[in-house]
Amino acid sequence: MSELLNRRLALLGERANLSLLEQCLHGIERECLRVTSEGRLAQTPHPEALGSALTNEKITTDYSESLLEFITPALPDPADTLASLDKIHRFAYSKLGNEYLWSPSMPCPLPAEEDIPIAYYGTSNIGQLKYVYRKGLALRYGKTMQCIAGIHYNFSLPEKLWPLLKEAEGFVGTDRDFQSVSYIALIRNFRRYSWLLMYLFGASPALDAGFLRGRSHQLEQLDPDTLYLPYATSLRMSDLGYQSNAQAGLTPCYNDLASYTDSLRKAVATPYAPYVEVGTHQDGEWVQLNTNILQIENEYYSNIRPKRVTYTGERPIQALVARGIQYVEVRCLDINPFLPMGIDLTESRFLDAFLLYCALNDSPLLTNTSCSNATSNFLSVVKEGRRPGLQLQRDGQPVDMKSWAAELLEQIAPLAALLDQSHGFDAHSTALDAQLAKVKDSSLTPSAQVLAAMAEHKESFAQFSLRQSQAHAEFFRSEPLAADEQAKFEELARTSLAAQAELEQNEVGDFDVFVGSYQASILAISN
Ligand SMILES: Nc1ncnc2c1ncn2[C@@H]1O[C@H](COP(=O)(O)OP(=O)(O)OP(=O)(O)O)[C@@H](O)[C@H]1O
Ligand SMILES: N[C@@H](CCC(=O)O)C(=O)O
Ligand SMILES: N[C@@H](CS)C(=O)O
Repeated sequence: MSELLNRRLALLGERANLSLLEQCLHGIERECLRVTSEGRLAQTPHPEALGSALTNEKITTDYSESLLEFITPALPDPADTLASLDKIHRFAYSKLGNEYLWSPSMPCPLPAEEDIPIAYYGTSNIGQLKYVYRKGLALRYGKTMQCIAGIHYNFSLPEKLWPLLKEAEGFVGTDRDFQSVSYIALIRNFRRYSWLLMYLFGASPALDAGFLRGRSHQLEQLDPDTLYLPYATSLRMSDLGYQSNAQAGLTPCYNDLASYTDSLRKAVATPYAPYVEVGTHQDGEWVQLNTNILQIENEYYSNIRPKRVTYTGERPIQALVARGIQYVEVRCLDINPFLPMGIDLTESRFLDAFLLYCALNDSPLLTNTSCSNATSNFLSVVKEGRRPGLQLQRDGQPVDMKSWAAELLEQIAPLAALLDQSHGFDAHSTALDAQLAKVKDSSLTPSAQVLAAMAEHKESFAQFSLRQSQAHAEFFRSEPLAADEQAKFEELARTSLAAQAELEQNEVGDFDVFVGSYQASILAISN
């Protein structure tokens, strides 16, 4: 264990500081497709009873009109975060009629591209901008890939923790600088070690054959309707899923916030020839916001993002440059189709210990070798993480994946223990033990369990997923929300619809000018 980590553990373990680790914040975004009772993409509009996708802070849509996104507040106790997510699911199920929430990350059998509905946010300028952005994504990546659903785990340490470390370590700079430097260090370590999360929580070893739209691939045929890889953990995070070649060269430098925001700023301001050829308009209609490598910073599909809550109308880069990093968004987690919400408290407790390790451990700057090792290790584990004897690259040398995984869990154990000491229970150490069991026996991983369940029931990916979706629907519908909770969600839906209507009625200025000034806002940023 690094000297720095040792010192930090000792400092945070002091009685006066122990309560700090009860004040981490956790927010979860869970995406899921709405499907028909036959497990096909719902073609119905976003249910009005769920409110406005533009303004409802808890229930919105991601890429498609049929791709729901549930968002919890940021809470100190992940059990409360998950309880909040549970309530959103129960409310949603009370308004879905005979539709289901698709249980896994990889999509249900999809209609033709042109029949996948892009999410619609109304006629306000921001609503139209979100729609045109999605038209641009269709053009650049295809709508099919954009129907993949994920879990985004948002995490922060208490702001009071950073000055404590800063003083102890004699950092020269402001509290805000130290906080940003520390979160960027977390992200560098996350790049080094997040292959472990793919092994432990990856749950997309298979997909519906139609997903590839006839493209060439290296997958194997499991049955006439299912493609898979026998040792895959997360095809969603492979080059077939939520990655893209267009962004391959984009790996921004995570050595400091300024170079991170710089690389993103360049990407949203640099034309990309294939997109220039298409242009922003076809037959007088907007088809993409601009012809740059990224239309906006949201389009950079990284596994983790530094984040700062934005003010109304502010862009993510503006918020980061103006006020520094506030939390991280872990974006690489698959939805576990065996879990009604796709994630559970055991996973959350382990993620906290893992992220704390990434935050507090020594985090040298990433060299070219460590960068390419991180990328190749991640892709090896998503495609064949359960292969016996799999070797990864560490500091340019081969290392047995299982041995490295066990070593990492051993190094994370003191962080789990410190979190337990702070909370007064052993849930983090118990969660870590459950991960060690998966390292010892890969049949315990969710990706292995998906393939085992399909084999046991002799079912395709789609049949397995629909069965799980039906089971989760039953789980949520069997215990509807209490009347007062239901009423709160219905009120939220109503006020969100009214807020959207007001936005539209009070809209000023035309859309073209709005897009122009949105784009220009990037050029005005100086680090
Ligand atoms: N300080 C924080 N620490 C941890 N989580 C936070 C913090 N602040 C906000 N969050 C969480 O981050 C998530 C933000 O999700 P939201 O979809 O609202 O914003 P976004 O991810 O920036 O938007 P988009 O999905 O359009 O990119 C929420 O779950 C919220 O609870
Ligand atoms: N649907 C994507 C995320 C979409 C987005 O960028 O928010 C996922 O699978 O994680
Ligand atoms: N959420 C995804 C799809 S719209 C993005 O922002 O790019």
